[in-house]
Amino acid sequence: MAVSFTITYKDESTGARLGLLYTPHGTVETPVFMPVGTQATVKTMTPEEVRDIGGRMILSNTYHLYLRPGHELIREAGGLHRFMHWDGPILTDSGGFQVFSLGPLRKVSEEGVAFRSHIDGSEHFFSPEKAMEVQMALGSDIAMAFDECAPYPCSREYALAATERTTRWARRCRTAHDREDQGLFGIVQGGTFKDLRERSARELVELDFPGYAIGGLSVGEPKQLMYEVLDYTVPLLPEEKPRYLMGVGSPDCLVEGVLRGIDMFDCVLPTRIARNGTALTRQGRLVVRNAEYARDFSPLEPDCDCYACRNYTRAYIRHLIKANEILGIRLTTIHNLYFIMKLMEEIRAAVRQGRMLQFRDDFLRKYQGD
Ligand SMILES: CC(C)(C)OC(=O)NCc1c[nH]c2nc(N)[nH]c(=O)c12
Repeated sequence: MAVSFTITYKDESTGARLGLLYTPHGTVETPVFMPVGTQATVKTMTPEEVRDIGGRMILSNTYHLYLRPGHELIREAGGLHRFMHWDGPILTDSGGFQVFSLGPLRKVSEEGVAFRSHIDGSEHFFSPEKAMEVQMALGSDIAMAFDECAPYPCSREYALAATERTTRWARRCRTAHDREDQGLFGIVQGGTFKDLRERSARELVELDFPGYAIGGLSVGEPKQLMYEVLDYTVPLLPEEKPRYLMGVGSPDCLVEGVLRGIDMFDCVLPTRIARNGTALTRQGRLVVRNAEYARDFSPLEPDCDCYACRNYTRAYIRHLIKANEILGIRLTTIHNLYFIMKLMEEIRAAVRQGRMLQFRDDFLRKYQGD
């Protein structure tokens, strides 16, 4: 088995659990947050810096790496781990979501998706088989099935068609995928329709994947609706296999997701908002580029012990951001990723000590933001 999972602790009062995810490039404690490295880099961070802030497993994107620099080039480089100098586990998303978020630039058929590159407008075609070929060339530890992520909101008809196609494509991925040292996860779709989520989960569980993602959430629906979908979808998945909530999420969603039995998360939030000078703190977001911080000589977050908070002030980081100095983005990125990794560490400790509900209440009382 390329990828396997062991539950090490189950919270009896919530769906939360602790686990160990075994991959060819190492073992990861779950619940785990994966920093996003879309184009084979966690933006502005060296792999050593990602590890220093607590990153152990990262996500990269099939769609982007296929378009540039190309999966064949990365295969020639010895695979994605060697190409980007990251020796920990890597999960690659299949591109399913990316080609659907290209909007008018794409045309869907049963065979796959024809789309134009967002880089140079060139025409391309992605099928489940192509998505497998690319991910096998990249050599990630976990590959994702090629799915159709329905937008929100969408009609039941649209969600039904997308969910049925997602299952047919999942079968084709299962057939096409034959790299022994790479796990393939199925992706449950179904929009916000309970019966479609049940059907998608049942059909994918029959295909016996080593892990299951819940896709099509955090696509603009209210958070309460996302939690409701999780409440009835997570129990449909095999308890002994990892559950990955794609594209999630903000600190409050991470806490709520763990409570509902999610083991893996990824989100661009901490790295993306860093690039426009917004820092995550326990009280919510702090827009350090705002004038109010011009003479604030305290750290981004007073009791944070990340490299940025130990050595720099809000005033200095604000100055760098305003002056378009690259170090400004690097420091906010270091802090934001550290904040999320520290939160995951505290969540795992709270689960272990059976006080996850108290942790949720305490954290959300202070955290005014998303
Ligand atoms: C809008 C954001 C990206 C925050 O969330 C989602 O879209 N959430 C859904 C999502 C994220 N990544 C995926 N990959 C794949 N294959 N399929 C998906 O449904 C998704």
